[in-house]
Amino acid sequence: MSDARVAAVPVQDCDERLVDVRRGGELLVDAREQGTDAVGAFAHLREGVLRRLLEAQALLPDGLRLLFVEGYRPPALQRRYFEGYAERLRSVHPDWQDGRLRSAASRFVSPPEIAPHSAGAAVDLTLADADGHELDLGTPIDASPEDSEGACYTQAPNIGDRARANRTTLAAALTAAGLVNYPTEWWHWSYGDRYWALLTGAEAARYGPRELI
Ligand SMILES: C[C@@H](N)C(=O)N[C@H](C)C(=O)O
Ligand SMILES: [Zn+2]
Repeated sequence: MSDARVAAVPVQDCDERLVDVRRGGELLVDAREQGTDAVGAFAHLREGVLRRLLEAQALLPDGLRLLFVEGYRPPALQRRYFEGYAERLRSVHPDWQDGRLRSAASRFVSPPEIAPHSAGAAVDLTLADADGHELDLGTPIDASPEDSEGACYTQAPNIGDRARANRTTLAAALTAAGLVNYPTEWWHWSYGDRYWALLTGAEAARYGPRELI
């Protein structure tokens, strides 16, 4: 997300609604974000993104399901995450100037003005078995590059064979349904945002950041 080409992608917002993914009951929704989110913002996605997630789920091998963890993120929360991570980097690298800090922080957390989660276009998710138990994908969701020694990178070599196979299974289904992965984070997938447009060659993003209501 630190690449200037992402911010340069224009947005032609198609104004699709943000919908609550819990409503249809087809997706398994993890409760870890719920505690801090009274209105359930985290469980929202643009309609077209949810439709593609359900397509992806149908493509998984028998007995596997998607486990949805976080979708929409209000711009103010995105800003808190971004500034918090930049501060963490500043404490480790007190010699870095603001521009370098911003660029380094943007690799793991999007700047609010281009954030795909704040557009309802990105989802953090993993795989679960038929009983709803989370599978091993090599790191916890949201493990930073510093905390995981880089194992959060989708193609990281320092994970086990089972985790690698699970990442491949997840990627095959989501890619076939039209989503793209942010390679710094194996769990982060999106459709219709600026990053998606850059990767797919679309002329514009379909979804830009907005408030929930
Ligand atoms: C904070 C991290 N889980 C995340 O969501 N990163 C992506 C790149 C984002 O902020 O859009
Ligand atoms: Zn994400």
